[in-house]
Amino acid sequence: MKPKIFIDGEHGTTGLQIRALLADRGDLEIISVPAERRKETAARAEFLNKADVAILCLPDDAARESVSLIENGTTRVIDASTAHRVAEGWTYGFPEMDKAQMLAIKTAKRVANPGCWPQGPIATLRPLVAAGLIPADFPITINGISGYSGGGRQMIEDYEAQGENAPEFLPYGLMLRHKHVPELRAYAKLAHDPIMQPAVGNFAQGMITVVPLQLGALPKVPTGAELHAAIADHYAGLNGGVVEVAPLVDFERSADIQPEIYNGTNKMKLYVSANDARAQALLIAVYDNLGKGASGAAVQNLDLMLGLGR
Ligand SMILES: NC(=O)C1=CN([C@@H]2O[C@H](COP(=O)(O)OP(=O)(O)OC[C@H]3O[C@@H](n4cnc5c(N)ncnc54)[C@H](OP(=O)(O)O)[C@@H]3O)[C@@H](O)[C@H]2O)C=CC1
Ligand SMILES: CC(=O)N[C@@H](CCC(=O)OP(=O)(O)O)C(=O)O
Repeated sequence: MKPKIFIDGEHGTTGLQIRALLADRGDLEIISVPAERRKETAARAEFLNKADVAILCLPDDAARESVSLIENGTTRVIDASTAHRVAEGWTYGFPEMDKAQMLAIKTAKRVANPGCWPQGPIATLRPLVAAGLIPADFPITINGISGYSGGGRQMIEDYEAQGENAPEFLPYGLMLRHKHVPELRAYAKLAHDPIMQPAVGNFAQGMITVVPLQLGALPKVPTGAELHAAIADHYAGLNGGVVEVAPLVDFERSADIQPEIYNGTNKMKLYVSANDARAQALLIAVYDNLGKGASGAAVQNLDLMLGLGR
């Protein structure tokens, strides 16, 4: 029998993309609540309990409600919202974090899909902390830019209504309470909250994260080559090519380091650039906020949970 997959919130930005990614999957049975009943609790409860895997593409409160509606002890869940990313009993759905994480996702009943912003910084920082090149208590700042689809349907409508008048570059998170800080701290293995300083641009999709490092503050200053080697070693043979590590940067700029380059894919590319004489480095990640950042990651986790991915 084909596994039954229910996407709760299938008409939203992430839900629609997951539907599209699963459209040709003859190995799965997609079950859907009739559109006019999609917000009825009873209808959602029925489908949540009928599913082998429920993928929640909902605001946080609705995602919590969906989980509470599952009574059968068998439905497995992938939650795309922020509700459960550092919650007990949930497995963080970033398979490339380490080998153990990939195995944990395969058998997990509850998987919390990562936020789009945390994935890039975790991908670069975690191997450096694990290798002891960056101490856990090192002060970390995360900069970056995301397409406006990161803000879901409301932000998409706002940007598209403004057209050319929409801001090209809009820094946000200015009150320093971005919702991704807890998962960033937990899974990058940091002792303190990083500063999260995002921006949104006047393009639909795609993102870049940048972590600048003032290495001169460290008692033992790692070189750019050492940082690069630790990150490259971590991903070598780990992930079937989802995360790629570029050679140590030797250019001022590149047309490859722009946010939209991996749109429509589940790929993430990591770059390390450094000036050893100045003891400074940048850790850069380029990916699609709706791909590896949301729907691509959800489908990758679904495949792992169903034993269809490596
Ligand atoms: N966009 C992105 O880049 C990313 C988003 N996420 C997360 O994924 C989740 C979904 O986000 P996104 O797709 O962007 O959001 P959207 O606003 O585009 O979609 C949310 C969907 O949920 C539906 N919905 C809202 N409340 C309920 C309810 N009580 N019962 C049933 N359906 C409901 C909405 O229906 P209606 O429109 O009819 O109100 C809509 O279809 C969020 O938690 C978000 O944080 C995660 C990573 C990246
Ligand atoms: C551009 C934009 O607004 N992006 C969203 C994050 C998108 C994302 O990762 O979603 P989650 O809500 O699932 O964490 C933000 O920064 O809040």
